Amino acid sequence: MESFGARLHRAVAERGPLCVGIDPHPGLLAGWGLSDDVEGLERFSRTVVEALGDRVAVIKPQSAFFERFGSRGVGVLESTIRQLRDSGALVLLDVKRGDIGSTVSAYASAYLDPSSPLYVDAVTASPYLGVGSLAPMFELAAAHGGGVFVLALTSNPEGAAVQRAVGADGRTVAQTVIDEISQLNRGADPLGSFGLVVGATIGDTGHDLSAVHGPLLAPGLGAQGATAADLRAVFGSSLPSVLPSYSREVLSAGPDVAALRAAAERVLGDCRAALAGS
Ligand SMILES: O=c1ccn([C@@H]2O[C@H](COP(=O)(O)O)[C@@H](O)[C@H]2O)c(=O)[nH]1
Repeated sequence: MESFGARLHRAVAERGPLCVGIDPHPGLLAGWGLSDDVEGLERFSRTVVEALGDRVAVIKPQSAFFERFGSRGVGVLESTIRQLRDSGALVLLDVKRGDIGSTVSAYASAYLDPSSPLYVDAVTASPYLGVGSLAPMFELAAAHGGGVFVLALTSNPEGAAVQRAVGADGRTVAQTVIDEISQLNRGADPLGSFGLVVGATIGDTGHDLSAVHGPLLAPGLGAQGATAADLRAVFGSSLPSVLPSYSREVLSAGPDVAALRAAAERVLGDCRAALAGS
């Protein structure tokens, strides 16, 4: 079976280094002339699939915006995931799950078991119960060609107090996460299936990403203030592994399908230029 890392490597080669999020904020629904209900959510998601599913490498639905409508919202998430997969995009579900290992097994079944209605190519995960507690996710992902992106240095300003705290061995919490994920990717070719989330907003923090050998998801671009030009300072020599991620910056161009495509093309151009010198 082809690994997630290999599938991602090919998708980026074919479609370009870009992840676009589906984040149906109430303000975006209103801006698109849609109602803030399940019908609006469904129309919004279908439009993003139609506009971008056949051309963007990775699409990242943000689970929270579907969950807020309860079971019917989760139903829309399920159908959106199916439509995205049919359109050829890799689906990264942003759910940031984490718990004790026995519960992580259930999360792994929910998202990374091909028989699940919420089965996706990859998920985001939180390491704050210990990276080792995520092992059931790593194992199921590896068994079925899936991926896991673990939070390391998030794009929000509040993250630094926890993530940059220094432990007894002199490493920051984030560096410990980075090093543990690097171990999981050892020997993978062409790219490991275990990624990290590193915000584009954080500047040069001095963390060593050189051994990760897996994808580096970079949210924080656009609406949170970072630009593609900021990626170099954050990632340095690891730029080739960066998967830039935009949500509101692209989504605010909707609901016109051509305008959404043009916005995605524009940010992809910015990212290609920023990553080109690497
Ligand atoms: O560090 C992180 C981790 C995840 N996110 C998520 O990415 C998108 C960003 O949306 P924008 O509209 O591009 O700001 C959103 O779903 C976040 O939950 C993040 O921003 N930072």
